[in-house]
Amino acid sequence: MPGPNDAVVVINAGSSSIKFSLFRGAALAPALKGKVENLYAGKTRFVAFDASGMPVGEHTWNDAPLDHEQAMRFLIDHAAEHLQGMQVRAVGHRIVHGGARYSGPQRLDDAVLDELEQLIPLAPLHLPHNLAPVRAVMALAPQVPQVGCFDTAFHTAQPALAQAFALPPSITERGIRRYGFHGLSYEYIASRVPDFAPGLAGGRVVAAHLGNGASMCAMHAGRSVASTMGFTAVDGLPMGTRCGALDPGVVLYLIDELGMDVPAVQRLLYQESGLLGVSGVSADMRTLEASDDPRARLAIDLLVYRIGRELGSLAAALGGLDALVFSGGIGENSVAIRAAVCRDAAWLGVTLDEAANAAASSNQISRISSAASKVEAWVVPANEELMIARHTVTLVEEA
Ligand SMILES: Nc1ncnc2c1ncn2[C@@H]1O[C@H](COP(=O)(O)OP(=O)(O)O)[C@@H](O)[C@H]1O
Ligand SMILES: CC(=O)OP(=O)(O)O
Ligand SMILES: [Mg+2]
Repeated sequence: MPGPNDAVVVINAGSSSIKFSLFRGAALAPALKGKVENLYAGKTRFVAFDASGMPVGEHTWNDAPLDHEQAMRFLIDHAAEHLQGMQVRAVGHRIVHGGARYSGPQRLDDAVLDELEQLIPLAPLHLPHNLAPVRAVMALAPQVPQVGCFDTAFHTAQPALAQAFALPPSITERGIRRYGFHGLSYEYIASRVPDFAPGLAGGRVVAAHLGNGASMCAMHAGRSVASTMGFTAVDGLPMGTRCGALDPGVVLYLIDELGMDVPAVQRLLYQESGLLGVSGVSADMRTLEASDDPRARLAIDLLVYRIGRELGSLAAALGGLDALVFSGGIGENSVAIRAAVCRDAAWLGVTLDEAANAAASSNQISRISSAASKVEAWVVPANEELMIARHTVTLVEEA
């Protein structure tokens, strides 16, 4: 059991941000939380908060944006100030793809990193950034154990049919199947359901993690049954800059008829599509909601429409629906998007409580459906970091 001065550091390196958290003692009490965002584009910004939510650090780079490596170096220096008197027992990392091999948290060493590097083509926006901080910490503090927690792991519980593509075995045997992502976020939600809605613990829940990357997951009794993301994190819903589900014939047409090469197609599908591509305005939902450009409206409408279609599909995979959960930056903060999704889900039995929806925020778990609603709707703030800290401590203690 960790002592009161033992700390677990969690690093969640995304495509355009690095989030970090520090948890203390056996209860994994949150001690420090921060992020560096807007890497590569615009003004890179750093913010950090203590356990009570008070700001303890803030910096904006006005000249040039930082890259992941510069951001990591800054964070290590910053965290060092807050680690006085504390013993870092372990560092836990969010690793987006575990491929066919990793179905649970994994102690990270050179050999595992070499293997994970082979998976970079499966998650080009994430994996290089997930792995680089592991090497950085290894060089700086080789004695500190590091643990990788995979976004794909939670979905390994899915039935074989949900993981299958209709492709011949010569292809699927090479690991080409549906994996699903945002598993740490869904696992955290599943872990909280019994506290906030005991009646739903054995039930059929669809959770929507709507952030920069966005997906939805059908869960039955807390286990993943199906998800909108597949082989890669570009499938499913439209996202900030990713297109989501696309007729594979489009890819062939782009290459064959429009003469695009593979890097150009990759850039289009991962970085130039989604909310940004459709609106031509921004990948950021706050900017789109504030814009009166009709293309910004179209991007929002398309996201809401696709969420509604996927909800129907996931409810079918579950054979019904008992609750809908919103999470991620958009899911926690956009009153209008939650309202539109719930309106479109009326046919499934969702009735919104407008006042509860307007009052919900990323500070707490709240119910936003009316008392009479057949299907409950909830907002559950994402906490992938706590999930990583729990897995990390468990694995290090087992060793
Ligand atoms: N108050 C808000 N209203 C609407 N959207 C918001 C709000 N706050 C954050 N968002 C949106 O959340 C998204 C980022 O989600 P987040 O989960 O933080 O991203 P990431 O996937 O990088 O972790 C952005 O589109 C951002 O505009
Ligand atoms: C898997 C994924 O899309 O992650 P993120 O939301 O961090 O982009
Ligand atoms: Mg996210």
